[in-house]
Amino acid sequence: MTAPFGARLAAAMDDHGPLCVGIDPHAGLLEAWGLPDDAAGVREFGLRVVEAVGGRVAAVKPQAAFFERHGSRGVAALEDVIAAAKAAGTLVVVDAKRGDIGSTMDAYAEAFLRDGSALAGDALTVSPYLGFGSLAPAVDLALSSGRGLFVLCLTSNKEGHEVQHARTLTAEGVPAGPSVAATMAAHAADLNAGADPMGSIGLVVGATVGDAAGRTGTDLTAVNGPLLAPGVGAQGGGGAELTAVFGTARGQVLASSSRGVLRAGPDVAALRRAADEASAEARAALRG
Ligand SMILES: O=c1ccn([C@@H]2O[C@H](COP(=O)(O)O)[C@@H](O)[C@H]2O)c(=O)[nH]1
Repeated sequence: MTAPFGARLAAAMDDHGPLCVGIDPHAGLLEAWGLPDDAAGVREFGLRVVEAVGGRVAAVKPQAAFFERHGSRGVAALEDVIAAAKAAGTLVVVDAKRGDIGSTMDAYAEAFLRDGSALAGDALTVSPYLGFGSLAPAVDLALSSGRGLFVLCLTSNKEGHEVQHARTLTAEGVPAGPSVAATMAAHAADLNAGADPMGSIGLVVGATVGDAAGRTGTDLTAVNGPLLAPGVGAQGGGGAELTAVFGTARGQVLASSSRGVLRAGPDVAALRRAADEASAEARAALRG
């Protein structure tokens, strides 16, 4: 029986530091790395990142979009990258941001969270904007298979506030209830209640969101689950931003950087150095 994702991630962050390296084979990066912009190129790109950081960071996060853009062969390349990261002993967060009505969510869950599926990593990013309850098939399969979810809560992009900061309705139907972000965090907290050291239903909270958690009444510490923080590096997030965004919840944070590390490639040793530097900065900010 696989240990729960939350426990496995907590151990990986203790062992390797709180950094996740994103695997985002942008067309521009493929060109800079001297790789073709096709399925073989994204496969080689992903495998080189795994060679550089596998066993050295807590997790890697392949961004499914950059593989899917090359059709079925790109998806096969994603499967190979997931398998290589697992073989290297590194946790895999598949960043696919799936979300749909429950009956369709069931199929997404089968694809990304079922034992034996080559697309299943250790955790999946999901979008709750069809309602948190629509994610139930993914929650159920994640928890029963020792996997985890990262539910979009306060995303790193500047447009996120128009949905995530919006107020839900009070019992009287007035738009003055908890914010959407706080509601998502409360659902995650319910699912993680009592888990030790932390639960497996995490949130995505960008390193760039400043004081948004406070302004939206989102209690990140109470989530008792992992907080995936993209936006480190290329989007401007660094150690100071991580500390400011997460405050007392910083021990739960898995900081994530893609281009900030990937731009150091294609040389494997240079990638490794960039990841080590990002890891040291995240560790100082979140574990210091
Ligand atoms: O709020 C979010 C959620 C996900 N992402 C993803 O993380 C990486 C960021 O890449 P960088 O190169 O480090 O900017 C990318 O895959 C996004 O889709 C995010 O940025 N913000």
